Amino acid sequence: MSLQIQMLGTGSAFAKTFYNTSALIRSNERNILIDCGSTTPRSLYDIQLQPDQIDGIVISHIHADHVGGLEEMAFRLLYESNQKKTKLYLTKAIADILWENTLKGGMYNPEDGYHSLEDYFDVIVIEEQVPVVIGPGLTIELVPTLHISSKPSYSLFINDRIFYSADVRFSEDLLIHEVAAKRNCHTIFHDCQLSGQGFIHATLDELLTLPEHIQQRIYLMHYADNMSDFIGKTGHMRFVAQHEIIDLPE
Ligand SMILES: O=c1ccn([C@@H]2O[C@@H]3COP(=O)(O)O[C@H]3[C@H]2O)c(=O)[nH]1
Ligand SMILES: [Zn+2]
Ligand SMILES: [Zn+2]
Repeated sequence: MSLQIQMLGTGSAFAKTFYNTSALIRSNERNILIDCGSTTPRSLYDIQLQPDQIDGIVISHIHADHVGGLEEMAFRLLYESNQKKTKLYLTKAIADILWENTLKGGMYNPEDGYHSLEDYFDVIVIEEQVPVVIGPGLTIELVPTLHISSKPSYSLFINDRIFYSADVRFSEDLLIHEVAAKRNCHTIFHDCQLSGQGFIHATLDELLTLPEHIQQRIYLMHYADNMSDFIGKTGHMRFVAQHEIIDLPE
């Protein structure tokens, strides 16, 4: 049994030298994506993975840097891969808005029978805060976290011991009490706004207030193009690199 996470992109929404933050979980021959932003299909192309080699996509929230590549993935599966559908794992709150507010504009095609998310994806609605088995040795749990106050947004626990923040405001309570103390996560992937005030993302300055034993578990992602200016200034945390593969215990 094996578990690897490869970052398909590590950039912030507006980064131009890094792809949108997205992760590929490789677990026992399965390829699961966490988010699929506008630049994710290009990143998959770089590592020679085709859409029909992706077994499922988990969605954290509906900003374009997290879902903007779904239309391309679905159309390529439909028109280049013999109508294969990939699994789409999301909560009801996300399913309700992903089609109506984001995908419908480009994908609604009633003449050919395409009316809904289910016409393009094998939609698997999962409950918040309930771990779901999505492959041998792989469970995902979506927990609601605060990003934009009016929009549903989720962080993930992978096999209970790996935390993937997606986009989230800094929360000492979440990181110290839930992620570190209660779940004892050995690995944390956290978004990181390098400068300015963190209205909707965790800032580097906020993350630097965490105790050393938590910082040591943190890989920083979702960073801006000037990331290299901050190398050596991240305390006990480190930047995860684009396309870097991290081997993890299950
Ligand atoms: O209330 C808002 C909404 C959006 N934004 C910007 O748009 C980006 C959308 O993707 P993101 O969530 O990775 O990052 C966001 C920010 O850069 C913002 O600063 N404040
Ligand atoms: Zn984002
Ligand atoms: Zn966002």
